[in-house]
Amino acid sequence: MVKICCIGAGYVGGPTMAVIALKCPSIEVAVVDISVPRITAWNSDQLPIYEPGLDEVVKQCRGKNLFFSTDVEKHVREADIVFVSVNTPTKTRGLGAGKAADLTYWESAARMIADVSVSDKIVVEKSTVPVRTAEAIEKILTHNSKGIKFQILSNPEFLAEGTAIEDLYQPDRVLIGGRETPDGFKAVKALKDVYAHWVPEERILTTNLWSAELTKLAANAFLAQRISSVNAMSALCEATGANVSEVSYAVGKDSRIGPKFLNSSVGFGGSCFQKDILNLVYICECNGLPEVAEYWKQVIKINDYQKTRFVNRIVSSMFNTVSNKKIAVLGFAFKKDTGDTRETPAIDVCKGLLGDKARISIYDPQVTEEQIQRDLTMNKFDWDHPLHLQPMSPTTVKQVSVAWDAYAATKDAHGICLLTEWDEFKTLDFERIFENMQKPAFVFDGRNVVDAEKLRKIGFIVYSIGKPLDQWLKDMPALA
Ligand SMILES: NC(=O)C1=CN([C@@H]2O[C@H](COP(=O)(O)OP(=O)(O)OC[C@H]3O[C@@H](n4cnc5c(N)ncnc54)[C@H](O)[C@@H]3O)[C@@H](O)[C@H]2O)C=CC1
Ligand SMILES: O=C(O)[C@H]1O[C@H](OP(=O)(O)OP(=O)(O)OC[C@H]2O[C@@H](n3ccc(=O)[nH]c3=O)[C@H](O)[C@@H]2O)[C@H](O)[C@@H](O)[C@@H]1O
Repeated sequence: MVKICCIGAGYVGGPTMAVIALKCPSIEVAVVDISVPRITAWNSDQLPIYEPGLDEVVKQCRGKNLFFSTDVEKHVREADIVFVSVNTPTKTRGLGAGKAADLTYWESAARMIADVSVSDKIVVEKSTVPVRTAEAIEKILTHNSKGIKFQILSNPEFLAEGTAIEDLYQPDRVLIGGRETPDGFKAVKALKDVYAHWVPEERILTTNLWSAELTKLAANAFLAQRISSVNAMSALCEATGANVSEVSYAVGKDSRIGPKFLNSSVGFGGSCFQKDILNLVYICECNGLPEVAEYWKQVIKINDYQKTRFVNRIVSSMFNTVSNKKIAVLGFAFKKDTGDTRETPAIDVCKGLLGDKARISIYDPQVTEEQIQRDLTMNKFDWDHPLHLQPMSPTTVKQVSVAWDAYAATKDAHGICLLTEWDEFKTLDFERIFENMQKPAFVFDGRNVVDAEKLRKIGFIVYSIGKPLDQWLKDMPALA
């Protein structure tokens, strides 16, 4: 029986290994992690991450051919294929701070693999890493290996949170990069055989190692670039009376452009887009390509601009101050169908409002109060380290409260910010909400989820990203 071990039981390692176990009953899969609470949760009824469809997959396989364990060394030693899906955060200090990927966790995993191995292994880069990381990993493994042979493969993950199970069942592509040597080809084939249990052959692409590593960074940069492009247009739409939804729909009808990933928003969030683009920028700079670095930096600049613009719009329309006003924030996760808050635009928007002394009441169906308080007190990039290494958050932000539902959050509020596109926000009883709010009552829709015309009829002043502005908003222009 082939044995797979995955180091890192996070948003990628957990779902990916669960699907491999489900689709390959003949393979034994162990997911290991240094975080005891995470592994305990994976072995309980309350999984550590919320992902539609994940519970069923885990329930079907756990204890049969899917195991979650903190005994990292044992499972690595026994495995034929070791996936490494550990954190690769942005460096916070030293060379490349604020841009370069911090490979501390990857390096320590590689050293441990070399230490404990007693048989040849295929080591798979699942984490997103800088291009040519495999070369460094190879050096660590071979210098410490006592004659054991390792083949390194790059198999970057393309799943998106909220649709992870669907993405894993039917991936647009599975990319495997390996050394172009007989042993390298053999290793690529072994991994291809795993995916071939359920992925059609034409969707499994094989390349050299560097192409696979760079493709991952390129794909995320292209995706984020589309969002920044449409968000840049949203500002121009507001200035000119055009409607960003109409513009992006019509632009997307061009089959060369396509309709996906053109939703204007308060900004993209999530653990990867910003981190991976910063990493790409750093690699370009290190390779003497400042113009290319500058080009990609703009994607992040526009994303920051979009968040600032949103906050400024709120403050300026509410008579240029939100001091001591209650603002209800509906949605804190970085997108719907996940409880993940890493780099969520809600953090920057809330911090911006707090900077102007607002009182904030937050409701999100999947994010806990503890998480929200942590996010609002943590330093930039600290969130992306393993849980036990993250700073504790002894302080709480007093002006922030967390509500059980949207009605409680909006009671007596002066304004509402919609920051995540949860389906339940589309069917809220806005007449009831309006009655219980201070007047004039404002809605700032950062995701274009509400029917603005309907809300205006109720009496709200509505701001929707990239849409023609209410007279009220035109009279109170926001300075970006
Ligand atoms: N979250 C996502 O949707 C995607 C993430 N990625 C990439 O995958 C990688 C992992 O991301 P996530 O799963 O989101 O991170 P995560 O933070 O959810 O999980 C990483 C896990 O690795 C564990 N870990 C760290 N060092 C370890 C070690 N030495 N031994 C054992 N366990 C260790 C941590 O405790 C943590 O539970 C990152 O490189 C990320 O860029 C790629 C595609 C999608
Ligand atoms: O490397 C990664 O981590 C992953 O990053 C993204 O996945 P994810 O961040 O989970 O979610 P997305 O659906 O890409 O959304 C990212 C952010 O962009 C925003 N977004 C997305 C699409 C859009 O049209 N507009 C928009 O503002 C979302 O609301 C969210 O805040 C990619 O889609 C995955 O392919 C990739 O594997």
